[in-house]
Amino acid sequence: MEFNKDRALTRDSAVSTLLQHWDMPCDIEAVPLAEAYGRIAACDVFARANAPFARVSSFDGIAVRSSDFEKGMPDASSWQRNRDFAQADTGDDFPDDFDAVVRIEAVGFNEDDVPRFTQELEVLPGTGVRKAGSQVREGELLAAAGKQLRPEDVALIAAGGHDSVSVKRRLRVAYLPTGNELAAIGSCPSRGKTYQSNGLMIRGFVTEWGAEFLEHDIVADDRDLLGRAIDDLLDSADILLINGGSSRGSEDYSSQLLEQRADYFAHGVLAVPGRPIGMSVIKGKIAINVPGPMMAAWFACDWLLRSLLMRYQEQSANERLTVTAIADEQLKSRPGFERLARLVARKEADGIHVSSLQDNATLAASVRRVNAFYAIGPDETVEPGEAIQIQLLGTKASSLM
Ligand SMILES: Nc1nc2c(c(=O)[nH]1)N[C@H]1C(S)=C(S)[C@@H](COP(=O)(O)OP(=O)(O)OC[C@H]3O[C@@H](n4cnc5c(N)ncnc54)[C@H](O)[C@@H]3O)O[C@H]1N2
Ligand code: MOO
Repeated sequence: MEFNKDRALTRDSAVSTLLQHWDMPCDIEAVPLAEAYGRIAACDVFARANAPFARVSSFDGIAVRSSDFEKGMPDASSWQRNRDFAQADTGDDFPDDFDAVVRIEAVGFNEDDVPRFTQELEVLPGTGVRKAGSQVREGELLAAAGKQLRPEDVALIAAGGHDSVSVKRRLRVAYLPTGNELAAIGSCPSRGKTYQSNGLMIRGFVTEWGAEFLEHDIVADDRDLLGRAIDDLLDSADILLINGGSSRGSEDYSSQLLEQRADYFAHGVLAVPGRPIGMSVIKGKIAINVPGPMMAAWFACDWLLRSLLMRYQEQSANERLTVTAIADEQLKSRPGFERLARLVARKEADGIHVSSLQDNATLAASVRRVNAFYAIGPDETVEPGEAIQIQLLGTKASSLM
């Protein structure tokens, strides 16, 4: 499909327009707690019971009657276990005859199991006792709706008496690779063939961003076959990604096929790489024609798919660390287009410096070395020595600071 700059959208307007037209699913499912990590709580979760259920000992020690200590340390030479005192280790319940706990460090026992206090202690009602509900109170909020559940949230929900939790259903993202030149990964390299490698990258992103990945076999550049695959996948998926065929090649049908079916359709974004992206909403579902070149696909995932999936999960898409860096070379965009720059950042004595890879750098060098991102605004020129705010891509912040 022909790129028409006058009709192309900015990245921000593309995201917001798609969000506006998308009939975002709101299904909920209950999952066992062991499967709840990273899921989004669908409703507020409240504690069903106190934890501890009844008061327990705060220490490893012995449970005693505080009344025996009213006049100072008692003579315990006639005390008997389970009559005058009882074992009460940390977190243990103990008989209701007792109302305080003395740490084991302050007690010695003779060979007849008779205790002797080795320290002066103040023992009042409740000393050494953790109250019922002191960890979790019945009815207390454990996780608010919309929260992405961390391991400690999952444990807390269990401590509050649940064994499952209601979460948002995972979005189903279908992936349809298309192109006569595409070959299955692992097949013999041969002339005219390109491995269908983008699928593995996109599968990784989709699962990392909390959705389910449904991969279709490679579909040849055939209008009917492609149309049928689009219709089938839109029946089962929430979001469809067609990879390839977004531009002007003689067999680039993907965007046309989306446009024919779409209630909303836009082709092209004012950003490179990835400008011939096709974006549509078909019967309330989002279908995106992701451009074929790997880095164009990387960016389409990064600025568009990630924003949609994060919005569904009520999370922010902007969690990357932003740092100030000095540009070592001129960074320029093409008039009217943002240039999405994958950069190499490194720490030097006077701060962090960034540069781009050479024009003839391979894809492999880009994947290996790039660790930062900067969107050079339309018509912006960053001069050598200028400070810019870069985003760090999955870099351990400590390695640059
Ligand atoms: N005459 C013009 N040519 C091109 C234009 C243009 O405006 N006029 N736009 C260029 C731009 S910009 C981009 S971006 C690409 C878009 O390409 P398509 O989306 O049409 O993708 P294909 O042509 O099918 O493939 C391009 C390239 O990517 C490889 N590819 C595709 N899918 C996969 C996959 N799943 N895994 C790995 N690699 C894949 C494919 O083999 C090709 O090498 O168009 C420019 N051309
Ligand atoms: O939009 Mo494309 O610049 O070749 O990736």
